[in-house]
Amino acid sequence: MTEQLQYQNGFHNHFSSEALPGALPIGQNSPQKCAYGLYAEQLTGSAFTAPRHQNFRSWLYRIRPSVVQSAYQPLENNNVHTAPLDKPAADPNQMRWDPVSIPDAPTDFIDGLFTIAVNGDAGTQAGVGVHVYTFNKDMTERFFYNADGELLFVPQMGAIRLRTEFGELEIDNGEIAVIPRGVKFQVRKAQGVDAARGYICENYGSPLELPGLGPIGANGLANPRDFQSPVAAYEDLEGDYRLVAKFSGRFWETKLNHSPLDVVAWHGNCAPYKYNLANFNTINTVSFDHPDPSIFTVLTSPSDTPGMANLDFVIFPPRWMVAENTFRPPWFHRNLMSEFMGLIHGEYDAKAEGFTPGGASLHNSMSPHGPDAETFEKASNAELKPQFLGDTLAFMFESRYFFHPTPAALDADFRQRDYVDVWSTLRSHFNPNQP
Ligand SMILES: O=C(O)Cc1cc(O)ccc1O
Ligand SMILES: [Fe+2]
Repeated sequence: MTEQLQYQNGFHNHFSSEALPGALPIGQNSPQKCAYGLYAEQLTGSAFTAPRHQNFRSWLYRIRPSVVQSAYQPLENNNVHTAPLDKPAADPNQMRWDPVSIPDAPTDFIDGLFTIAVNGDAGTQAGVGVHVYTFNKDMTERFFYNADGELLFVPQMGAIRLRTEFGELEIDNGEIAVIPRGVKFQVRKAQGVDAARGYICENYGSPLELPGLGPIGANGLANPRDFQSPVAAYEDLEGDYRLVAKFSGRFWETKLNHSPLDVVAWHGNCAPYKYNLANFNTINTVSFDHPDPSIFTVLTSPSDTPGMANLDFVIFPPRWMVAENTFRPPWFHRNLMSEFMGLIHGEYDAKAEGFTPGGASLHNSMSPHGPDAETFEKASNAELKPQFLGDTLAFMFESRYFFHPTPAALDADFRQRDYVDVWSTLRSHFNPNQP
């Protein structure tokens, strides 16, 4: 990394940023004439009338307004799916995948997207799409925006640079970023990176927010001050560019005669942000038993039913394990909520083998899962001294809606068809004469 990017700190703060002095109007949003001959344009991330704490909008001061574009044409993309279009059946089988391989041919971020599972309905703004991305080519002449939802990036391999209308962010393994619905951007490899891979959760529902802390108090888990939004940065480029839109599950493309990253100044609370998961203040038991993983929630997208998230983004970070007289890894369980998991680095404490960084697992509602046989055996007999679980960072996209794996994910050669066998050797230890 050569140049150090600057950020503004805070979660959903009302930020102000200008790349040229005086570009941002003072005291109003839409002056008769904007400084430097800029156009004012508002981008909303919520309905105008959303309650104040869920009301998101930003004002962009740009060289050309976004309306300067030609007609959209459909763009073929067979690897990306959105519910309910093409929605395949959900099934109760536990599923697991190896990491998807990096393509040999030059592939950019858009072409390297591959949907694993979808749920809900983008058109009614409920549910999520779960994708993996792999790419080895920078986006240069094309740009992207997603009308179907905000995009949560979870890089697993290779730092990436997100060049957005609001400025630039860089994220590496162990960091995440969120790009709000509609924001135009490009994805490139960070300097020195040959290829990148990671996970994306496309959130059709209400924008991700910090979870309430309840009795934890005013501090803890992901603290607002550790979230970072970019500072304004613009390019004034004319040429043959294309803007790809994901709209209602399909891809569309329009021609642009300029780069849309031409925002000289902006202010507002609807903006991309990044977060380093190492800043997560992990709270866990210091007595006995394993708390429910909701204690590890980083961000949540609530649904209309209190307590039942459209999406919870949960991590399993490095931590001390000190629980006494306790089976310490995740217990066996059947949950109402459906769980997609990925591994960012290291090992996950419930799985001795087979769940590797870049891989994924899916346990739908009520599908039983938990420690594999080897983990169960080891953890049942382990000496319970304090143990630091250092090299581990797994995450879960948890949703109230059943996940529907795509046909391509079901048929993929990297799907582990024998996954269910990780539990097949668990045998009965029952002895009615031995309490
Ligand atoms: O399935 C998993 O590994 C995630 C998970 C972890 C845990 O500690 C408790 C419940 C749960 O779903
Ligand atoms: Fe689980």
